[in-house]
Amino acid sequence: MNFSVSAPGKVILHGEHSVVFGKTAIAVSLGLRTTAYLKETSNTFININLPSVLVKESVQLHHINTEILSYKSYIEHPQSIPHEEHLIKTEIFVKNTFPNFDNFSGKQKNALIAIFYVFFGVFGGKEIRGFEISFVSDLTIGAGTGSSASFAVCLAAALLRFAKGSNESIINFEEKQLISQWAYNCERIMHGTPSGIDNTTATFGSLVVFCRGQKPNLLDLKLNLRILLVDTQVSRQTQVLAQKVRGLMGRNPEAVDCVMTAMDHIAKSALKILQNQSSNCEGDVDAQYQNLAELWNMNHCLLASIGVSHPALESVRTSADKFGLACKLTGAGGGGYAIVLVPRTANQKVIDDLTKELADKGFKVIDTALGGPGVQYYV
Ligand SMILES: Nc1ncnc2c1ncn2[C@@H]1O[C@H](COP(=O)(O)OP(=O)(O)O)[C@@H](O)[C@H]1O
Ligand SMILES: C[C@@](O)(CCOP(=O)(O)O)CC(=O)O
Repeated sequence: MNFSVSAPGKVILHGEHSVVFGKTAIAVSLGLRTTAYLKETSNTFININLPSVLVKESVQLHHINTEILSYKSYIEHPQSIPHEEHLIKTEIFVKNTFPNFDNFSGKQKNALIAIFYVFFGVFGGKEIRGFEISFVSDLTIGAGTGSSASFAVCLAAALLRFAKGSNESIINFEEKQLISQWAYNCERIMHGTPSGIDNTTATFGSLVVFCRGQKPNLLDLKLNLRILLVDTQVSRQTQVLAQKVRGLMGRNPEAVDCVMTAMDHIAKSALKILQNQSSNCEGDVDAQYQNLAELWNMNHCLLASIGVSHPALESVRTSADKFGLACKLTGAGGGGYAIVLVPRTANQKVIDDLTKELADKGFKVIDTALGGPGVQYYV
């Protein structure tokens, strides 16, 4: 077998943090993707190549095949896997396999543990053949554009296809659900208690309306949304920011709940506008953009009120505001990315000037469209 599989990153338009507390979130797939390349070999080892986190490792096949027999396969039932037990067992294997494991960075450790977690969960009890797997990504890692979910979706999709020996290029809904569930388990390794919005968007693409504990609503909208994706280059950890908000909620439940409820209203109002724009563009398009812009600005300020902005994000907002454009942080905040809404009628000179100002401040700017396909195989 020799194939590749890719999955998009995402931006959260509305609902970051509030989604953890049961409120509505809207996420949209990005044009930036991760691609996994898997090639079966006749070698007596497996090769893992992760250039984004500077990992290139080989593991002897007989070492893996000895271990794999002590696992049970959960290939079709990732939700039934005894997560903690399976994770601890995988961690012990990974530590014993890579002698320099303790010197690896957190990103390297997480990536390797996730790979073997899915690997043993899918192939458990069955000897495997030699293969090479590499992951290449357009996404910045740890910046809030869902690199971990797009990595996890590619990982799950690649190993499931390898295990089943399938060569279908179309992935049906049930297969996507299975991929998304495996990816969710990986997200638990990376994030602790993820809401599930990232793996759902990376799997299904387009626009996902998400509310914890409910089936995600997958909307195949014809989005015509252009944004500037601004990388502040300030690294942050989702888990740390999520814990910070949890602490604030614990100390001030009534106040923080009101903020979360306001975020919920914003997400629902924005969704109505996007649905209307996608279906028939009824009404005044400029007024709709103005309304979306207000919602973006309000959402950002609410996020700042719960302590997840950053001076770099505020600096992006100051520039966007100077050029009359709305801007919000996306994802966990504390650095990472901001998104600037570009109205359909925007003057290109304004966009160019803003892009230059942001670049002069040391930020990286990508002018991109939102929407686009979820996980896809290529043969
Ligand atoms: N291309 C990749 N190669 C290897 N590991 C990756 C890749 N992309 C993401 N990861 C893993 O995902 C983790 C990033 O998760 P996270 O901090 O949530 O960032 P993001 O917000 O971009 O998803 C990294 O620590 C790393 O283990
Ligand atoms: C803060 C949170 O709502 C979004 C995290 O987004 P990101 O992984 O930083 O893009 C956490 C979550 O939904 O699991």
